[in-house]
Amino acid sequence: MSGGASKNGGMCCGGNLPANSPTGDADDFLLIGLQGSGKTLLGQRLRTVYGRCPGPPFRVVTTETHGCQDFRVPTARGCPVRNVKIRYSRPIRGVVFALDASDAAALTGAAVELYEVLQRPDLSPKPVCLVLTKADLPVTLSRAELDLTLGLAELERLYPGRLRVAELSSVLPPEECPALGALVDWMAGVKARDLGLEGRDAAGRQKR
Ligand SMILES: Nc1nc2c(ncn2[C@@H]2O[C@H](COP(=O)(O)OP(=O)(O)OP(=O)(O)O)[C@@H](O)[C@H]2O)c(=O)[nH]1
Ligand SMILES: [Mg+2]
Repeated sequence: MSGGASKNGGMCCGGNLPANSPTGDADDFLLIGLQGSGKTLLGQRLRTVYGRCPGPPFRVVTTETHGCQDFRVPTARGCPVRNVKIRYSRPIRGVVFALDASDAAALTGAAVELYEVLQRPDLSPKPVCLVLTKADLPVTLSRAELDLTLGLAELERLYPGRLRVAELSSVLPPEECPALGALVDWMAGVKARDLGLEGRDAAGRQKR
């Protein structure tokens, strides 16, 4: 990865955005995670889910293509782990952090990145959804194992109302993975709150 800037300031994930995507200067969500954690596939799935909604436009941005620097650092096992350092110049409303729950060897590196994201002053107090990806795989760690390894209960206690944890699969169709729709709802809610539109439905109408 070169770390070069893209034409729109850094980190948009591409030109195939649905018609209801925003075109302004602000991105809504930063989609971040270690290499191979499932960012691209999750981004595609999110687009198919929210692209069918009448309402809330938001843009999923991903760090793996433009606008960030990465450093390869050796782990104790000698494997290169991508350590993404965000250089993000556009305002965002929230963060979606993808973590491959089937890759036990990458958990420590992912936890370090997650902790860093939560502690970065420029991302604070942005809401963060930790998405445990690849839930469909038989080798995926159980939630209890992930809780223990990543200290999720402690993190949720440290960041009440800010950190949300979701487990999902991006290879299943949205109908078979309700967590995907729930993530879209969370994103819509984060955006609505950020825009001061709380209490309105996905299309911007006042809820009764
Ligand atoms: N079974 C399964 N495979 C997945 C899932 N999400 C991603 N994958 C697979 O995992 C691999 C990596 O997924 P990507 O979406 O390319 O991951 P990424 O984070 O964008 O990877 P980089 O851009 O290289 O950093 C691909 O082979 C995907 O098909 C999932 O939920 N379930
Ligand atoms: Mg990718």
